[in-house]
Amino acid sequence: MDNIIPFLIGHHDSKRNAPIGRDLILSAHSANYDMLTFPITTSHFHSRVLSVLSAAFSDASTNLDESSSRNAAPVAIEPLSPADTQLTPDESLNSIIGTTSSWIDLGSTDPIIADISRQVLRLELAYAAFCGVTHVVIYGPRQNSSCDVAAYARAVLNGLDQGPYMQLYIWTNTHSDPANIKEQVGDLASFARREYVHAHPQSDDSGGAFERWQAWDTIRSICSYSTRLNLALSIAKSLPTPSVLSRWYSEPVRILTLDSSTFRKNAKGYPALPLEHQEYILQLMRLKTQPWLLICDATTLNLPRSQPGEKNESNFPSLNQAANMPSVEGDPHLQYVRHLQTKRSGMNAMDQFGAGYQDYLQAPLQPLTVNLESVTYEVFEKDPIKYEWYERAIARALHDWIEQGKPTSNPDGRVVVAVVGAGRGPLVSRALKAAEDTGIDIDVWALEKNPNAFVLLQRHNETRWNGGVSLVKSDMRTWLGPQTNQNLSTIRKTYNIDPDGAEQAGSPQARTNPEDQNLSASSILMPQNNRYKVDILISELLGSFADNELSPECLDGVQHLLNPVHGISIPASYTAHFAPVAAPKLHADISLSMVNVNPTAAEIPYVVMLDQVDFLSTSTSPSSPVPHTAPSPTKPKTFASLLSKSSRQSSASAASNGTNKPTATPSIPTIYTAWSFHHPNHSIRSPPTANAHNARHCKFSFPVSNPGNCHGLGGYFETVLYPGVELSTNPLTMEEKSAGMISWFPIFFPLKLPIFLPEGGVVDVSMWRQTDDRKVWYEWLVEAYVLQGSRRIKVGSSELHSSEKEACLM
Ligand SMILES: C[S@@+](CC[C@H](N)C(=O)[O-])C[C@H]1O[C@@H](n2cnc3c(N)ncnc32)[C@H](O)[C@@H]1O
Repeated sequence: MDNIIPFLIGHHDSKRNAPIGRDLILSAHSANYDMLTFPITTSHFHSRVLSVLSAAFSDASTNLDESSSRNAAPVAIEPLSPADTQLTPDESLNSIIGTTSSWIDLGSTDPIIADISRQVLRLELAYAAFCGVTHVVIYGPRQNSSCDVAAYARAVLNGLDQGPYMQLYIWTNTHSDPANIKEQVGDLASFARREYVHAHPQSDDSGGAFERWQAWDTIRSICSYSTRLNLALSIAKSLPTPSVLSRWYSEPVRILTLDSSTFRKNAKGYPALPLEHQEYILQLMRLKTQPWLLICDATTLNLPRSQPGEKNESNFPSLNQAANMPSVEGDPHLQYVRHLQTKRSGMNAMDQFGAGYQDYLQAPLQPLTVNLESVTYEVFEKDPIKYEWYERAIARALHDWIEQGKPTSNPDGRVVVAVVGAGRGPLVSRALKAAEDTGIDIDVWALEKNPNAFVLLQRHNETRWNGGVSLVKSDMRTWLGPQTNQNLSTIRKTYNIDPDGAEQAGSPQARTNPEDQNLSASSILMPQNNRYKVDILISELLGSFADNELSPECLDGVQHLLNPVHGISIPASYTAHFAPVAAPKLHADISLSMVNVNPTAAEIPYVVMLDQVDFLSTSTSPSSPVPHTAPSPTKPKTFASLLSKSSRQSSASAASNGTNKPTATPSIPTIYTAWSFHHPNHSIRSPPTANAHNARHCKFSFPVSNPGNCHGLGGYFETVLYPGVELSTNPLTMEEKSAGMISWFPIFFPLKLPIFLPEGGVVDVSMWRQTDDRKVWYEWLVEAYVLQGSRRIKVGSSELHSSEKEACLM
């Protein structure tokens, strides 16, 4: 069942002059609004500030000299008086969002204007906090090249101190557009003295389409990613490019504002939104913290007409008042937005599975050193795809084994199948099912080191598998292999082989002559203590970055039990993939809270359902990746999943992996393959005495077309279970290879400090898989460059991050 939260919609009137109080709030509620905005101060206050300003500017005795006025407040605004504000501490304030004055200019380059603006902001926020207003919208920095965004941000930082429980919302447009600039009477900006305007020219609007985002980035960086600093994002008539929308998606958008001018008239003359606006809004409304919506300047709220002498202190209107309330049918804009919420699509398997887990950082599992609980296995087993694909891979391997006439390791002719790390046994059931479906006899072994899971395996063997499975409680690396009570040399050896069939080229032990097969069997099998080899070794030891749960180390330790000529490992191989990402929420979670508990929190890879994340290296068409060193990058076979905007399934799966692309021409993320592992690995001695062969290193250059902050790396994996049967969490291939798979969330390698990536530059990412033969850990480094012709100029670098202190023990 979908758990759909209704939209919470507020009323904003930039010229609101009705008195705040129960009547206004009742009026908003009866008009079907959930909340409303209210200016913290009155027009009286505005007039008072303007008079103080004009008096100062006209009074020659006031020292307004820049050098002295920079640090002082030569023009003082007196504290608020009752005429300056209508707010009074009251329960009804729960339903209001305070708004600070739109006529101040915190980023003014005129020091007097900036200083007065700061004073106004401080007075307003302090009084709102005193009254108990917990949500306050602050108008964003001015959209002009002379705006001093750093000064604006500094004022907001002070503002955060005014109310420790207050959430602030910076109200900004998605992109710079002259159409979004509104003139207003008494704007302090218009009083800025000429000599100061353009005194600090900005670098030619360098943010381009990202200019508004860059201003926001400056503000929240100066405010140290405060979790009390949010965005009120205005959705204007013209939407910016998909890459700009995608960037805003990754930010803490808690309020969406829709001006009446954003609506167009539909065929019947009612206000409606264009399709792309609808899609973007619906995308944002699926965020874990669903934003509130504000409908701006669409209608004026009518107050109930009280009868003379009528007074009602209760929370409900009197009958008379109710009769005079504006009709709920009232605002067609509101009706439209309420209707929009019915257009939300339902949740797919991944949405349902991951609900509540979006951007929630979890320590990766370490099933090798920690014994998993039943409930964890239960979660794995809910995957509708993974086990199905394993069954398919096992069936194909069995089929091929017989078809290719390979001798079996059990001399009785059954193909020896071992599930190592069997957990509660789902892969054992799948192996039995594959054998039944292909009609091939198998000798099944299930090995598990978790003693608790082993109890269940024993129970399943009795109740589900008719005692047909041989169970072993052991670490796979110390297992001696399948064993029989019978003397191997007395067993009549039969082989699933067509005597006339061709043998595999290059298999010296494979013979067509049954006698030869007996010989080869004994030479391959080397039976000791009646032990024999495994033909098909099945495991699922993969983590979100493929090898991070030490699958290579475990399989290396057991592969000596595999039939050395024909033995098959399912999976046959796996690869790790990664991309630099902007993830401000994850950065804030780690740097503001998790490091307080664990000082190494910023150097640990996390498993996380990436949602509010933006890929920093993208292109609109499949680009040729630029590997820095040898390993080959991912070559996606299809981009259908990323290009399909109509498929609910694809957008949801993409969302879970941080690939939300809100509009028609999505950007395709650049995701490179870090490294790969193959099993069995014939180049090692098994069991190995050292682990150096499982160390890896790679370095890639990712082109960056838009400015952004890199907060870390998103990591994924792909695996070939058996040729033609693959699983993938890589956003570029997941739809094609294993659509609907839910078992693995991506991994996130954080950076302690964000690295700013200028547009048109490149970011080099180096990664290492390190080992000292006792443990395995990762290291990562990010370096940013701008390009000048063929020269690369370094503009930023992270320190070398290492998870050695939280390494995985082998
Ligand atoms: C990710 S779980 C998979 C369980 C099950 N095969 C499934 O697909 O639901 C990995 C299992 O391997 C087991 N395991 C990990 N390393 C092992 C080792 N070295 N020897 C034996 N079992 C191991 C863990 O205890 C765990 O039960």
